[in-house]
Amino acid sequence: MGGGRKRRRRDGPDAPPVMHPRNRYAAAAPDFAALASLYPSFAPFVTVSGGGRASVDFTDFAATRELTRVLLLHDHGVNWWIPDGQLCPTVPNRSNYIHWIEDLLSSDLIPRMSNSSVTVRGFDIGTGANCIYPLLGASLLGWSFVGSDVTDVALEWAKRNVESNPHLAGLIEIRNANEAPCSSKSETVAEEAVSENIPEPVDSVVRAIAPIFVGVVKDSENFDFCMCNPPFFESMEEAGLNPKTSCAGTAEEMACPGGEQAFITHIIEDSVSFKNSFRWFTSMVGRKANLKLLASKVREAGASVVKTTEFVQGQTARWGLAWSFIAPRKNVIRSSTPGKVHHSFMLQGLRRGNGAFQVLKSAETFFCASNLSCYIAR
Ligand SMILES: C[S@@+](CC[C@H](N)C(=O)[O-])C[C@H]1O[C@@H](n2cnc3c(N)ncnc32)[C@H](O)[C@@H]1O
Repeated sequence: MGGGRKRRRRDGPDAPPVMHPRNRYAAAAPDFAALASLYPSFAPFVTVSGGGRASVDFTDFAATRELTRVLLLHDHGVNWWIPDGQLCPTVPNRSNYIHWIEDLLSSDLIPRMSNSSVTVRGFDIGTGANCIYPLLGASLLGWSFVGSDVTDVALEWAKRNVESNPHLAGLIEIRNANEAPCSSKSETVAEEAVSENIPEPVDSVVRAIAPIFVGVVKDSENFDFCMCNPPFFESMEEAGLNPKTSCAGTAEEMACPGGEQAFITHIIEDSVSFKNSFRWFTSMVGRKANLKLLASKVREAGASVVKTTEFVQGQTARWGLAWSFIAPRKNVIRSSTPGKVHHSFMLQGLRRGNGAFQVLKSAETFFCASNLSCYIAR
């Protein structure tokens, strides 16, 4: 993010992936100077260089939190706050995951569930005190959510953030995953973690094996998708708190025994029992090596469709993993004229500033979502 400058085109041969084209910050970064003039509480955190460039110190938690607060308010009409030290989300980054799910839901790859409601229903595993995904999904797209968490502070503040937004409150429910009965499957994972001598850097193994879906998802409940920004690390030392940013985050938010691999494996294992309750299972993944490994686990678990993507997260790469147990549709693109095949598609939501590479990426996303192979060689 950088004070209101147009994002540089990144469509050269070695161009990194770009923000999702529908991300409202894809074409131009937030204008810090304009926001500072509108929101006096944000102004002290903005410095303007001799060249007139406005910037924010991302190593300052208070500055990062205030930026998130004003972006949610100004661009999304959302009232929001978190206590000191809790994980502070960056709005542009979190929006990419929401838009990727939107792509998955709108693709014809797998049919809708017969009993799905008109309003899209999502389940956010570990919604955090910031409750960012339900707030973004509800305000941007009118989706409804169940957000789960296990810590008192996350549950209390997620509820506060929902209640501060009466226009969204009917769409978001917060559930305590710790109140759910522990499944025997969860206990097995715990025992394995102990027997494999996985270090216990935070509280205890018990916290890490709190149920994901068992006892949290109600009988006969259905969701279009689940999403998760898991605790990525095995310890706070490993988290190493990037010195260039200060998104903070407590041990409960950032770490669990076995790290993201153990946490997402838990989701994969639970997804088998809940295969009929979700159209898409998804999770963010912090390490590329884990993405490959987890995608294999998903296939071993019997998923019929597996999708991956890369998210642009400032200087940090993150990946998305999605899977489903619903049988994919055959022949997604059909010809209306016998004997003649039309492969046509329409790209919507492109902005004037989108570069050629972004347009090609959108086409690639379309083809991949339709189970057709497409690869942009770089
Ligand atoms: C990295 S934080 C993500 C917070 C927020 N979703 C975000 O993107 O900023 C992970 C969250 O998962 C929660 N958590 C850990 N185990 C959980 C479980 N079994 N069920 C639900 N939430 C859990 C933690 O308390 C923490 O709030």
